[in-house]
Amino acid sequence: MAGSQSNNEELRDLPGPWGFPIVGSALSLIKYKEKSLSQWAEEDYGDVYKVRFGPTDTLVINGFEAFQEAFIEKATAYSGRLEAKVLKAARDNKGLFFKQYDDLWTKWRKFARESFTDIWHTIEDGIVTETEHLQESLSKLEGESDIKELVLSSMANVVMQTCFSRRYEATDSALNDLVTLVYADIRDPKFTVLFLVPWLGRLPSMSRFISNADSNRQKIIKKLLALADERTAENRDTPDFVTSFYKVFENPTREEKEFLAVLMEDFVFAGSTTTASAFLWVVLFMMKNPETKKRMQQELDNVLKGCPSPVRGAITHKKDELHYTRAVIEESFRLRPIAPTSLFHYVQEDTSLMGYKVPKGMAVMPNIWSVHYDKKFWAPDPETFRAERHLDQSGAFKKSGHVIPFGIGWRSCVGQRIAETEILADVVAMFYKFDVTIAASDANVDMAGDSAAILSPYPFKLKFTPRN
Ligand code: HEM
Repeated sequence: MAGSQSNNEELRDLPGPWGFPIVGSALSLIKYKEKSLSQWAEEDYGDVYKVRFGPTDTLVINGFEAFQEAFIEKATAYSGRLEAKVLKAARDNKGLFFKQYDDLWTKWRKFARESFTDIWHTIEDGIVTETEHLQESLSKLEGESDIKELVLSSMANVVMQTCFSRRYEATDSALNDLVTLVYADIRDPKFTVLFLVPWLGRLPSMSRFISNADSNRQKIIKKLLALADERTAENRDTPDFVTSFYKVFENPTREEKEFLAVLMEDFVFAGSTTTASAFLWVVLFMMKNPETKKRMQQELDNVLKGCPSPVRGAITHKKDELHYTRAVIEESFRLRPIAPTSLFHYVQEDTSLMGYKVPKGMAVMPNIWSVHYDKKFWAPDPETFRAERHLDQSGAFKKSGHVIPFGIGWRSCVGQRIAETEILADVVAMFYKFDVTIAASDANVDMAGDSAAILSPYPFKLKFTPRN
């Protein structure tokens, strides 16, 4: 078994850096922590070590082998989520994102996965509609424009289509207000601080922040349940997440309805800024690699020529022919995973990893970045954008299994298929229809990106010229 210790082998204590009292190593990890953590693995401690964030001992997991052992082979031990007062306020242990691992999590995760499969046609139609709206908006732009807000509202509308079969016009601020409210607490640095150093919640300003998170959750639940009620009052037969819910829970309790609302809040949270940033990274890499862009556009022309809807063709029956385009997206996912250290997990029982003792109760930080930049696997040029590394000798797209922006194992992303389909659709909508160029003033935009909760590109402007 890769990386596991034999029964007779003595388990070792975890190595790790010394940390300051109270803050631990948090100060060295404020920006681009994924890079520092990968460097510590490579140069100092090996793939598995512990770091102190505040009073919490966190197990940092680096490299493909350690990921496999923890999240696949020992999934029961490593699939928990942390418990914290601020999380209780923000989610009340409902939804999936921050939900403790228990029977309710299993039940609702199964429901979400099965429902996405059942309503896949609605989701696909929603993606096509939103992508075509985005394309139309791009064609109306004059001069050079930052398209971030347009992309973000397109992605958020896909979530609205998935949940309620409805969309919002760009002029309607309701969608933007909802996304802003959903992100309000988690974007605030106090959220992470309270997550890792819970006793700070006794300070008056922190205690106010927790009460505010609680009242924001209630506001969000109210808004989403009102939308669900509007949806059920309509006499339409498009299946969506709300209709799936009422099929399974015929007479839902108040608690079950709240669970549904928090789950949909998770989808808004996990399915808007994430996909928008991942797509913008693909666009930016194309601006930096004009030869790759040209080759991708040639493939799109060859494969999609004559399709009544190139976007629909690309995400349905033509997808398997778009080898180079998918390799481009895969390479962009590899170089800029938007959640480079994933989400914290939690160790649920005394266990081990790569021969080290791992006690119950540790926080776990899965360092996806370390897998994507592993010098052994991606030699000789892990830092270089090279789509060809995801093609086999015949030029067919091949998955290496070592590009894991959605995580792996039981807690991996439930929206992966939606996200991958949206990004492919948007790449087609943009590069099949337009010649895209970056504003001269942004040609040297810093490719490191903005290292906050989500790794996003710094702002840049584009110019769109219709292709013949
Ligand atoms: C490019 C886009 C996306 C990326 C890179 C991404 C990545 C991730 C990652 C890394 C995790 C945590 C995995 C772990 O804890 O091990 C996650 C969890 C999750 N994602 Fe995504 N995600 C994306 C889009 C979406 C979308 C579109 C949705 C839904 C509409 C979604 C819903 C969720 C949910 C509900 C979870 C929590 C799963 C659980 O804890 O059981 N994500 N995602």
